[in-house]
Amino acid sequence: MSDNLKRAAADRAAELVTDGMRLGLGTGSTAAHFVSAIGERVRAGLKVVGVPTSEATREQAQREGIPLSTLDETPDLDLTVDGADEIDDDLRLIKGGGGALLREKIVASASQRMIVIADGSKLVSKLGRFPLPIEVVPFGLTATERAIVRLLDSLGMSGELILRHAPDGAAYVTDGGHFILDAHLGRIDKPNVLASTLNNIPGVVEHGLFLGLATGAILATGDGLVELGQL
Ligand SMILES: O=C[C@H](O)[C@H](O)[C@H](O)COP(=O)(O)O
Repeated sequence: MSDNLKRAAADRAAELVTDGMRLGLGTGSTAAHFVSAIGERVRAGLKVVGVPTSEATREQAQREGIPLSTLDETPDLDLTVDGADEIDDDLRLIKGGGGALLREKIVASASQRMIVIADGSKLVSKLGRFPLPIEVVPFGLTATERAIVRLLDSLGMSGELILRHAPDGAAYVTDGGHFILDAHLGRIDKPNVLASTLNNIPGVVEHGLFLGLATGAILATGDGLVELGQL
């Protein structure tokens, strides 16, 4: 059921794509449906170029035959379509459950429009039940972790910080060679304050709060598609 919903949202997003577009290709199980829908259209003659947000998406897009570029060759993108772990009514997001937050944020920031595709269960009234991924440099991990805890304390927030692990038990390493600390916060009352102050901590590379980046969303529910913002 959930997979059908993801596909429905992805198919609607694929309808927004026209010839000549420079596309940011998101990461995750929902974005994979979009990449597959674009692959079908490319094989039918659509002319686009894609910038993938992860090595996994690059490999999928290559298999699909989608012409690829980089942000160095193509620094301005027309549209990025990506999934999310949480989205609120103001199109604020938590992303990074799949570890791709850093490239996803860079690509979304280089795009005129970012459309989120998700099943309706991702819509929340308040962000934070999904653990916030914080990407950190391996050097100085414990010191960085302590600085994050001090920051959370100063903001009146608490919650466990858990180093993400890969299935083989080793620390999970992102495409950029960093670690991820998942912050189990429960609720985030002031996402803007948390986002900007986290970015001030040396050792923090990026975090999964995407604020002011998504311009629209397509949420697939059992009762049909719900569209937020501008498509
Ligand atoms: O790092 C991963 C990305 O932010 C994903 O877009 C996000 O985790 C949602 O993934 P999914 O569509 O698999 O729920």
